[in-house]
Amino acid sequence: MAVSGFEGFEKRLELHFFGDDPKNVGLGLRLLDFESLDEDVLQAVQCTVVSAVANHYFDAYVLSESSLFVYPTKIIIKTCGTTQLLKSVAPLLRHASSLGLTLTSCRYTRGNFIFPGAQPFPHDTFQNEVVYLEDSLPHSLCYRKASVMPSKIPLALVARVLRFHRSDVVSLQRGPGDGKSGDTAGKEMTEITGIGEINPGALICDFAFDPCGYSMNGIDGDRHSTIHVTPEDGFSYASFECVGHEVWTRVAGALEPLGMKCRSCALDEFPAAGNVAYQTFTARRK
Ligand SMILES: C[S@@+](CC[C@H](N)C(=O)[O-])C[C@H]1O[C@@H](n2cnc3c(N)ncnc32)[C@H](O)[C@@H]1O
Repeated sequence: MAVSGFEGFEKRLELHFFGDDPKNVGLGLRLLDFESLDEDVLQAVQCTVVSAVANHYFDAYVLSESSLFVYPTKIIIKTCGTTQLLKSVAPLLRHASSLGLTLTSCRYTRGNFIFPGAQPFPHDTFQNEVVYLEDSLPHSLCYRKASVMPSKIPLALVARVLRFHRSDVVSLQRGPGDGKSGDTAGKEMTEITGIGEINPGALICDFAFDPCGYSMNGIDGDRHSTIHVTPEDGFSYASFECVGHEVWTRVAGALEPLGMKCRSCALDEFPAAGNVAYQTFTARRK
């Protein structure tokens, strides 16, 4: 058995659909009932919902291992640890089909695992992930690409994503037996860290794990943002993802004064889907 800590680096899956009649899609994937989502999709992945929030445009769930966003024709699911994210593809496609929705694109990405030996099939090797994903997708998806990016991030994604590692991530530890709920402790951390000020217009759903670990989703109109922190010494990890250039610039700009330096930047292009920008920040060498 591999000696490992918690794998903070998320696997990320993004699925896009269109309806038989796009004008009538309406709530689309949001019509998927919670029981189906929980029992068919999240159980296959091996995670659960710990908190949720929604607005006119989409539903956002904080998961025991990261986040899930359900838009009418798009699903984004990020999971970390030893979750089996690719096992969600088949049940998601089945449910989407029952709602009259057809898959138009699928993007799966992940970074290099800190503890690769701890990952179960199909995440045990990059090759197995590619084959498993290929087998789960309909043959009608004609353009396929699996690539290793120069920054050593094996697959690429479309979204503005920032990931930063540091050995001394601000300790988001809870006091032993503090008696607070995960929601209450999460709210306090959102305030103490200033995360709530990144986008004051966003509605935030946050959760603090016991004894440590922090997750939040922000929803602002049709745009999501999400932050996850694994503060344990030796395998600390934090990630930030948002849609929209303004918020991204503000957060990236706040990292250098904190002692973080941008170590790598990678760009990948997806025909008909846009560009992916990746920046990796690590603690500045002393
Ligand atoms: C906040 S979650 C999400 C991690 C995320 N992907 C990241 O970027 O760091 C992981 C953190 O919560 C802690 N944790 C505590 N209880 C947990 C649970 N039941 N499931 C998952 N993580 C838990 C882990 O030890 C870790 O510090």
